[in-house]
Amino acid sequence: MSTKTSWADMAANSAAENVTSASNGAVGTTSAPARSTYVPPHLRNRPASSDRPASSDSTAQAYNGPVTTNDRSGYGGGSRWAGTRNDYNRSGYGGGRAGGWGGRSGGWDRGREREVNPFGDDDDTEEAFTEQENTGINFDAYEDIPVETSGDNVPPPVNTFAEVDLGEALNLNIRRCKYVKPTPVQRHTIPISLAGRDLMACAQTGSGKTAAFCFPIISGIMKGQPPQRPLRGARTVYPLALILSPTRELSMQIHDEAKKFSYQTGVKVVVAYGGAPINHQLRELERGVDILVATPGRLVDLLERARVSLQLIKYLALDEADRMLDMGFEPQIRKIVEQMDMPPAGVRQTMLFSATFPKEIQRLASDFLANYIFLAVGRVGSSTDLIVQRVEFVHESDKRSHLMDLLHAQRENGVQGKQALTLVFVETKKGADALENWLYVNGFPATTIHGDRSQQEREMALRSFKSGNTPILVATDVAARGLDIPHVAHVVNFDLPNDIDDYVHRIGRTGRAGKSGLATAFFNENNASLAKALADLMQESNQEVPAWLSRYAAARSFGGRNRRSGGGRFGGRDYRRDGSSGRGGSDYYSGGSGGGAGGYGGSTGYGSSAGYGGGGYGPGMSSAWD
Ligand SMILES: Nc1ncnc2c1ncn2[C@@H]1O[C@H](COP(=O)(O)OP(=O)(O)OP(=O)(O)O)[C@@H](O)[C@H]1O
Repeated sequence: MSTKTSWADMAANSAAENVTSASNGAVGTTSAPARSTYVPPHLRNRPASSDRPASSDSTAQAYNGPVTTNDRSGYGGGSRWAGTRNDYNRSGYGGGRAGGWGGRSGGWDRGREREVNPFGDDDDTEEAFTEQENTGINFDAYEDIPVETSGDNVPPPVNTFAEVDLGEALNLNIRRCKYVKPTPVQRHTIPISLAGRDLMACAQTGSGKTAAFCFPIISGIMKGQPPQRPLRGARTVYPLALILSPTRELSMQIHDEAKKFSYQTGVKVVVAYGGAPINHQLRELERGVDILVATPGRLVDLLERARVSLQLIKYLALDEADRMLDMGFEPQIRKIVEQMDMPPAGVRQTMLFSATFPKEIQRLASDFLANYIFLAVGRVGSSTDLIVQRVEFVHESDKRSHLMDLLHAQRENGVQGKQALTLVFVETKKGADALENWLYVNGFPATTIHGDRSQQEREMALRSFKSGNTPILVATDVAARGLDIPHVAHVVNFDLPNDIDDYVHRIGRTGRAGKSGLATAFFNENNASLAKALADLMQESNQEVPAWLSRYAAARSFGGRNRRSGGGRFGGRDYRRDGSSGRGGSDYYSGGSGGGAGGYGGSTGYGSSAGYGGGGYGPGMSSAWD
């Protein structure tokens, strides 16, 4: 009887339940009931109590010193980042917790059934809000971006969070996050979603899409009636919202963000992803779930075990929606959305978000939507001009030495000898391991993330990179989308991808939230099919296009080409308005240059110092996706 199938379910039960749990009745006897963070539904929109939980939970404390990992890391002391920056403490992946699955508490202190403060203990005073607000965010960078909406009765955008009624507890968390005003995608999408409309939204990398879909979902659940959850098997849980993303790390990140946004709102967020023991996730689910963040494979598993039912889903969000509906994932997504017990389009509310949205995928996606609004902030698939893009012609055999030159120059120009975070994309998993090893041997500690590594290794690698302990991460496309890693100064496309949209997502790991960044690509004849799309993209975002690349582009204009480079990609934004026309209207992406983030010489002039051996990573050897 006292089994909690969801945090929201607790509302239906008596408040007397708030401390005692079936298995641990004695725990919490020192806490007065008034200190419980349980919020009954009728109080959920009221300001959160200042009587916050004690902040001594060690699990809420993130990185406080060098992370110990199995990765080869660090420079033997000299060049490590201090690791005491608040930025690191505030961000995901469990910070300095030792590896292992038990480390992810899901935001709840088990013994006391108390919500862990995801903000730590340093930032919940009014002074902190006002003093630090907006640090480093250059909102002006977004002001000139053209916005296109289409669909019936599009609700007007808002200029401030205060204009929309998100609920006090959520507003407080927005302030804790130091979000002073909404980014353009948030200005437009939040009123649309709050109005209950389906949405296909395209906005540039790093422009705040996560909050754009999380805020309306959390607010909607806070304000909604507590659901009547069926009594179908005690162990089946009934989330009200489902957020799907293509990679485990991205799901973890969305979960961490959503937990911050929903702190003390009474809305419970749980994550489920593959590669980690399912039992821990099952236990978290049993403790209650309102918002389930998941990767498709693990969710299908949970559905087939009848541990999750989608019957009560009111909100469905697909992050990186074009990727989710691409060939690899589409069958699983169809199964989840169309063949299980999820309410149909029109009954549930569906939100699709990405920075890229090819027309063929838009067409597919429309199956999942009802009378939707299409929104494009900036041009579909464009990259932000906060990122300085450089393309250099580098023969396959010179790539390693060229990379070495970049890294040396970067180290010399680093702030106080610290190595800026550099993310190096390669095509294959083998290539990633080989390059990591070679970098290590040559004095540049690096780590890797790719589909052949265990999930634990992947998470450790990401933590080590994020903390600055291992400032070079060699990655396949598994790290291309969505990951929000502060201080990534440089993205190197050691191997260029075959698809321009993958390039857009990869370089989008830098130049986020109004900050500038640098992206360098190594191009050679193997990449000729990308030349036209790359030159167009660079031109569109006010980048200098080398003459040799323009020549490659011209030569390829009429031949075989990147699948989106022949006009489709640059056509109208909403495929419903597009007909068969070529280029769309005149309101293309514009705006000034974002200012260089470089910190090292010009785009050429590294010269290929010989002697590092060849690269040898042919394209397409194996899939980067697992
Ligand atoms: N209103 C805001 N004010 C300040 N910072 C914000 C705001 N909204 C989001 N951010 C910050 O901007 C960064 C990028 O946000 P987010 O990861 O949601 O981008 P995204 O658009 O989903 O990018 P991608 O396309 O790469 O997935 C995050 O660090 C987030 O905390």
